[in-house]
Amino acid sequence: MGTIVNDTDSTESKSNKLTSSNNDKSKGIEDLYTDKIRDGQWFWNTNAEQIFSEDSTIVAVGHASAKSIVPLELLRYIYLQPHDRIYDPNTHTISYLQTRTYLPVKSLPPKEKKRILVTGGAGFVGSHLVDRLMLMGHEVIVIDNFFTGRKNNVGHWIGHPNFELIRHDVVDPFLIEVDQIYHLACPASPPHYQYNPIKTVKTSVMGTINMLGLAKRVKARFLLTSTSEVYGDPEEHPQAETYWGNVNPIGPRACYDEGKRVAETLTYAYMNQDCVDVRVARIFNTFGPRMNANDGRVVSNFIMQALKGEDLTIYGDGYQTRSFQYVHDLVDGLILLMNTDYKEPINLGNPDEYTIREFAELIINEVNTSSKITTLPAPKDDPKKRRPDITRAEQILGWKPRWPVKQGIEETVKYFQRQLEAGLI
Ligand SMILES: O=c1ccn([C@@H]2O[C@H](COP(=O)(O)OP(=O)(O)O[C@H]3OC[C@@H](O)[C@H](O)[C@H]3O)[C@@H](O)[C@H]2O)c(=O)[nH]1
Repeated sequence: MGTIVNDTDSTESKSNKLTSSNNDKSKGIEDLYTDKIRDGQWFWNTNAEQIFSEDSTIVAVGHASAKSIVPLELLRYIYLQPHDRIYDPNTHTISYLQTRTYLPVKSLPPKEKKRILVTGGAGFVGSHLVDRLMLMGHEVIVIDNFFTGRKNNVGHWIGHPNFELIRHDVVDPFLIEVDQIYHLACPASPPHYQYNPIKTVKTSVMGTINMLGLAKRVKARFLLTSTSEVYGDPEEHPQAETYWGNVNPIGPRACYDEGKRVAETLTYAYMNQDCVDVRVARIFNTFGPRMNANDGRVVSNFIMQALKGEDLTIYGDGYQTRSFQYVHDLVDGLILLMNTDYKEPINLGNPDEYTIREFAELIINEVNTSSKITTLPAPKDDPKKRRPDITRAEQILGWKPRWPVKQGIEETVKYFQRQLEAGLI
């Protein structure tokens, strides 16, 4: 029989009670999993004070005002411990375990329990949002065409009474009765969105029309996930929501950045013309577990190269800047935004700005590898700097990033290590 992928890492944070208590090696991971539930170790409450432990370690994510607080352990258990599969390195096979036990979700009174549609819910950001909405006790319907999303990202919820997964492309209309729509569907990594630019434009434009049409018809609240790419190669720094951007309409990035700009235009047209209740988040560079190892973005590229001992590929001189936010912060912001009355766009990003060269060095240190740095030509229209002005998010949502980049990177490295060990990448 193969090895059970288990958590025995001694560097796990002190707060990681669940994984550190998993030292009964004779038990299958399924047994441990059900034991935790039986022993009541999954209990949590929604006190804001519980976000940080006494030594300032982050032990929970979310905001009390949006009732979105869940212990980090619960989320970690999902993405750092692939409890549903056993990899056998001798035969290179994976056995998927059938388990009828799910992580406990909040029991909400009917009037608080929402039916929530997440387009692109099997993707990197979408699946983290789905985890949180599920744990909060809502009914969640995911639609995804699995172009960049993966069934595995939400596999742990399949069969749960509050969850539905539907293979569907938002380019085609979709009808369903829901209260809220988080519209995330669109490839977001430059190599992916440039792979089929016509399809990317169609996804942004027709997909957004379809979802706004649905929101209008069923009177659902609609949240568009837009992007920092609407600012293009910015001439204003940092970028505030009032900045109109500097975008090349016929360049290689246009399919994505112009696509998202039209998606914003459509969103406000439906608001003004048809009274659709809208929210718009402009998301800056985001990273975390469940990024595709081969998605081509800098964080996954650098971590994978470092883990394999390969040279890290810097495009251009490496003095272009980006500001990286950890995915849990973003999910906090999206849920807060959905649940406020504010309709103008809001930047969600971490203002902690790095040159790509500095970032490469940070990854080399974190992974502790002998990898070196190599340079490749810069992609056309690559923005030279990017940093969010998050004053609006702070004032309107009471939101600002909590995760230091380094801490998020530690967790993401661990995730990719586990994926490698499990033969999944
Ligand atoms: O291996 C690599 C990959 C990327 N890079 C550079 O690292 C920087 C960041 O590149 P990424 O591909 O991660 O992301 P970009 O900032 O270009 O685009 C992103 O912007 C915000 C989001 O909406 C999207 O996720 C994505 O389009 C760029 O300057 C890029 O040229 C490298 O130096 N080496």
